[in-house]
Amino acid sequence: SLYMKAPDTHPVKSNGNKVISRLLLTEPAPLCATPDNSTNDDNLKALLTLCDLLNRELLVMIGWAKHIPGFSVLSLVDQMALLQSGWMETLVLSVVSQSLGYGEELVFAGNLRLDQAQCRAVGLSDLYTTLRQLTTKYRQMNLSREEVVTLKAMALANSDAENLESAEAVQRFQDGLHEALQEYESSQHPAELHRAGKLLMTLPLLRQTANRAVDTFCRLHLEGHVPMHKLFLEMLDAKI
Ligand SMILES: CC(=O)c1ccc(Oc2ccc(O)c(C(C)(C)C)c2)cc1
Repeated sequence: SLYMKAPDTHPVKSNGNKVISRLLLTEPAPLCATPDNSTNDDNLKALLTLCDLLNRELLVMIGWAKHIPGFSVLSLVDQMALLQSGWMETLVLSVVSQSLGYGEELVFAGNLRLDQAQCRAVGLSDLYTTLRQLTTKYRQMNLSREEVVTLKAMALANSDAENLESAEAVQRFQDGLHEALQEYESSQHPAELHRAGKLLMTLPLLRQTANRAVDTFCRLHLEGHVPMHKLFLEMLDAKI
C-alpha cells in the first residue's frame, strides 16, 4: 500500500501480570441501552430503559465474575455471597469509569448519557451527585484500564459478605488481586509511590456511593412508580 504501516506505538502492556491480562481479556463489552417504547412518558421511559440496562448488566456481571482468577475456586455459596454484596460497587465502578472521559454526564451506556438535569428529571439527582463525586476523584487520579478492571475485581472480593463458608479462601482471593495490583503499580507507575495504596483508599468512597445507590433504588421501589426486574429486586434485597 502507499503508506507505511504506522509503527506499533502502543506501550507494552503489563503482560507480565497474568491476573490483570486475564481481567482485561475477559472484560465485557459495554452494553447498549434498548429504548423502552411501552410508554410515552419520557421520564418513565428513561427509568424503564435504565432498569432494563441494569438488569442486563447484572446478568453479564455474573458471567464476568467466573473469569476473575481465584473466584471460581470459591464454593458456590461464597461466590453468590460475594456477588450479592459486591454487585453494586462493581456496576458503579463500570459507569464511573465509562464516564471519566465525559464532562458533566454520567455514561450509563454508549447510547445513554445523562447530565445532572436529566438525572434530576427522572428522580436520580442524589444518584447523580454521589456518582459524580467518585468520577471526579478517579478522573484526578488518571485511572488506567488495568487499574479499573483490577479495582472492579477487588470491589467484589472485598465486599465484606456475611456468612462466608470459607473466609480464608476469600482472603486468598483478595490477596491474589492485591498482589497483582502491587506488581502492576511497581512496574507501570514506579515513580508514583503509594499509588496502589491510594487506589485502595478510594474503596471506602466506592462503598459509600454504592450504598447510596442502593438507598435510591429502595426509595424508587417503595414509591412504586417504576416496575423493577425480579433479579434486580433479589440483588437489592440481599443488600438490605
Ligand atoms: C428504576 C430502576 O430499577 C432503575 C433506575 C435507574 C437505573 O440506572 C442505572 C442503570 C445502570 C446502572 O449500572 C446503574 C448503577 C451504576 C447505579 C448501578 C444505574 C437502574 C435501575
